[in-house]
Amino acid sequence: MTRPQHEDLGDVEAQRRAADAEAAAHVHGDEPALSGAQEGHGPAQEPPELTAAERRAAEVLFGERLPLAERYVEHLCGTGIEHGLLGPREVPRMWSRHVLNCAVLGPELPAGGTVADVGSGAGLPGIALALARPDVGFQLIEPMERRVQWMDAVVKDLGLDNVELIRARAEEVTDEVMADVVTARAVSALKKLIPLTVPLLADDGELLLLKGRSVDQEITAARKLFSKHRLGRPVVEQLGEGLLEETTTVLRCPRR
Ligand SMILES: C[S@@+](CC[C@H](N)C(=O)[O-])C[C@H]1O[C@@H](n2cnc3c(N)ncnc32)[C@H](O)[C@@H]1O
Repeated sequence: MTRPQHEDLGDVEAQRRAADAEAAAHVHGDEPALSGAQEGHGPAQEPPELTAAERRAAEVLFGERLPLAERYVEHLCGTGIEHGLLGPREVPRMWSRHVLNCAVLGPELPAGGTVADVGSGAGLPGIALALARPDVGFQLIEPMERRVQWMDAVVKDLGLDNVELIRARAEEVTDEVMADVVTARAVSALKKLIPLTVPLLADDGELLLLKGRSVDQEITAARKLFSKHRLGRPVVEQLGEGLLEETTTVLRCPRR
């Protein structure tokens, strides 16, 4: 289901470019940016072959839904690149850096719970997690129309009935979204991300934010916001050790 919040998103494109640039730096430090905004559109490409190690991880994380995850990667490398949702340089690392790196959050989600993913972009981590955890309901919140349209087509093609797409900024849906877990990847630094995500969290909910190498500096810069927003002590975890080539840094923070 797609719910348009409004037709005119005004300066969202400019904001997205700024958020993309800032966010990419926060996810992968000084490594290449994630989005098409920095790298440009490119022709559709064939998905990369899974290495043996990636296949083992994908089997653990997606189980019998691995063929659907493979189809998602086809979409990402095909129309995802064509439409500039991710840059062409991401294709060789689509599994390792993007899909597996996000899906590793799957086992952390509460059984039968709800997740709001803020700034899903091309469905990362929202669609990857919805594939890994069919028992969990996902609301993917994304203001950019073309990104929502792309995700809508992909969600329909994959037959994901546990995903609702919401075309809006997170701050516009605080009255209608209340999730057990709020996720976000590459949306902005913690100082801006906390006020965006906490209002979507249930009283006993938890933030699970995918972060990069600068997470400790971000925590320091945002230290006053944890008590202001009734959050507990933030904990930084590395997920996927022994499973993924590159572990995923997650900032976990419960509501108190
Ligand atoms: C760098 S992209 C990251 C996309 C995806 N999460 C990923 O990791 O590939 C940042 C995304 O956040 C979205 N965004 C920016 N501000 C937002 C807000 N206030 N609420 C919801 N989404 C927002 C942008 O439209 C964009 O799709």
